[in-house]
Amino acid sequence: MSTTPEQAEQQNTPEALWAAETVYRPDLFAGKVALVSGGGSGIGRATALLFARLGAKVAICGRTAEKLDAVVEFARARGAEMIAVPTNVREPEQVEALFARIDDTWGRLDCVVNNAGGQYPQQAIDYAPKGWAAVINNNLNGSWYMMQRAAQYWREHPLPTGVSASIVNVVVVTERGMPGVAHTVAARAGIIGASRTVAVEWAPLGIRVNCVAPGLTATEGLSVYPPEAVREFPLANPMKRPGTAMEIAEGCIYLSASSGRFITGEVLTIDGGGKLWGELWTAGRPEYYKLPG
Ligand SMILES: CCCCC/C=C/C(=O)SCCNC(=O)CCNC(=O)[C@H](O)C(C)(C)COP(=O)(O)OP(=O)(O)OC[C@H]1O[C@@H](n2cnc3c(N)ncnc32)[C@H](O)[C@@H]1OP(=O)(O)O
Ligand SMILES: NC(=O)C1=CN([C@@H]2O[C@H](COP(=O)(O)OP(=O)(O)OC[C@H]3O[C@@H](n4cnc5c(N)ncnc54)[C@H](OP(=O)(O)O)[C@@H]3O)[C@@H](O)[C@H]2O)C=CC1
Repeated sequence: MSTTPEQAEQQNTPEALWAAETVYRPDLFAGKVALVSGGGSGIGRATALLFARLGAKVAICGRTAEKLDAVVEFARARGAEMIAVPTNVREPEQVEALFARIDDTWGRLDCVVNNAGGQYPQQAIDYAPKGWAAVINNNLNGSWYMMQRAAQYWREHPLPTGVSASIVNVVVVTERGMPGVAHTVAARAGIIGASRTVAVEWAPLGIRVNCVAPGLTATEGLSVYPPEAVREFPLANPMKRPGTAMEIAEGCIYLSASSGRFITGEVLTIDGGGKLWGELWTAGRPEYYKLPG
């Protein structure tokens, strides 16, 4: 199936996401509770809405209450049970309050998708210490606080025997590096390493820990990239198209649901083959790498 960048963008509205075809059955998460960070937009919103369509009760968090409220209003109008909890994942005490709110509301948690994150494009040689720290704080520390608090929650509130808890961390493809966003690649490589390690440490608690690494995906998050980079983005993989938020969401669901019950410590790359072929110049293509003609 081919998808133009314009089509991919059109598929990133709540209405399109709610109507989108999915391979999953509607009651897959009946009785279960999911938490999705960064659920007010893009991949997080697509994942939260898919969890809701599949019967889960869903908590979404992010820093901007208005974005979260719009998603909750949309989902509730379609019969879903969803709450918004404005949270900056970089602040451990706000993460603590988020988990307390979920426990007060539903007294249960099954799945966490740690999707909140972001960075800015710049040549690494010019990063200011404050910028490096902001991106590490957002993507390494923030995801870590969420993972650790979730594990503590499940240690205090074990799920029934035979039911595993799931953490999915949305990262970036780290195998080839990614010019212009070395800070985020460093942070996400840290999360992948931590995930592989705690997948072993937390297996006795019945917790599975995996990562999803999207390739270039058409979401509102792309607005921070320079136009010359955005022009080349759709050509960055052998399929020569961007991914859609729904395609990444379905990967998150695969790992979160019983389909993932024997999978832990893994990275699921959803990038149209981009880690094998394609160039992703997030801060624009430097002169040295310009192609002749
Ligand atoms: C992985 C790449 C694949 C290509 C496609 C990927 C797409 C996506 O991942 S889209 C998804 C996500 N959305 C975003 O990335 C947008 C969100 N980004 C951000 O919010 C910022 O980048 C942030 C993480 C740095 C925000 O943190 P915050 O603490 O709010 O940061 P400040 O704005 O206060 O800035 C702190 C510091 O950072 C440096 N800095 C920030 N922006 C830039 C910039 N555009 N260019 C250069 N430096 C920047 C700077 O040092 C800032 O300090 P001050 O100069 O004192 O403001
Ligand atoms: N789109 C792409 O091509 C790719 C995306 N990714 C990753 O996928 C994830 C989702 O990105 P995408 O949907 O594309 O872009 P968005 O910018 O739409 O999503 C990022 C979400 O994270 C939230 N967020 C950011 N920082 C924080 C924070 N400190 N605390 C709580 N919430 C936060 C934002 O909300 P708010 O600002 O209101 O807090 C926003 O809703 C990100 O981690 C991104 O880096 C990875 C590879 C490629």
